[in-house]
Amino acid sequence: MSEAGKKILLVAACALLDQDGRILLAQRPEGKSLAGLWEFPGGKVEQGETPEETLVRELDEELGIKTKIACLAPLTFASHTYETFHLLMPLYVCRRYEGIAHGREGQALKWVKPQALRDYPMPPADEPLIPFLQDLL
Ligand SMILES: Nc1nc2c([nH]c(=O)n2[C@@H]2O[C@H](COP(=O)(O)OP(=O)(O)OP(=O)(O)O)[C@@H](O)[C@H]2O)c(=O)[nH]1
Repeated sequence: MSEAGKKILLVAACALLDQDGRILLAQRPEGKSLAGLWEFPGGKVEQGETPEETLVRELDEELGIKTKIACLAPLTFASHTYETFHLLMPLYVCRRYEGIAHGREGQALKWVKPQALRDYPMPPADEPLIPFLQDLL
């Protein structure tokens, strides 16, 4: 068991990039934990899935974006203790995909320049990821 007996939750997240080097953020809807905060698309890695498979599935379900495992490049990861679990979240970068992102679950979306990421309040786990994206882009 991890710190204070908290379970480790594995979540895969993706920085989807457009041709201008902007990153897609999605706003967590009302009623969910951390509502109103801006996050990277992705979700929990389900039993029997690899993180890459999770992302290919989630990008389609959440955004209507089709991509392939080969188009997901690992960048860094978040490791953060929340009140009820410890989040371990690999962050991938995806530049090659088909389709135009739209919030299929009613969530607001925003394409954001790397230097403007700090203007969008994100979950605490995400804060340390920002410099990696700013350095990359
Ligand atoms: N997709 C995503 N999840 C994140 C990010 N940062 C972060 O702390 N998380 C956390 O990772 C978990 C992702 O769960 P999810 O997206 O599959 O599920 P959910 O919101 O329906 O779950 P929940 O309502 O039970 O929290 C949430 O607890 C969320 O707060 C991020 O940038 N992207």
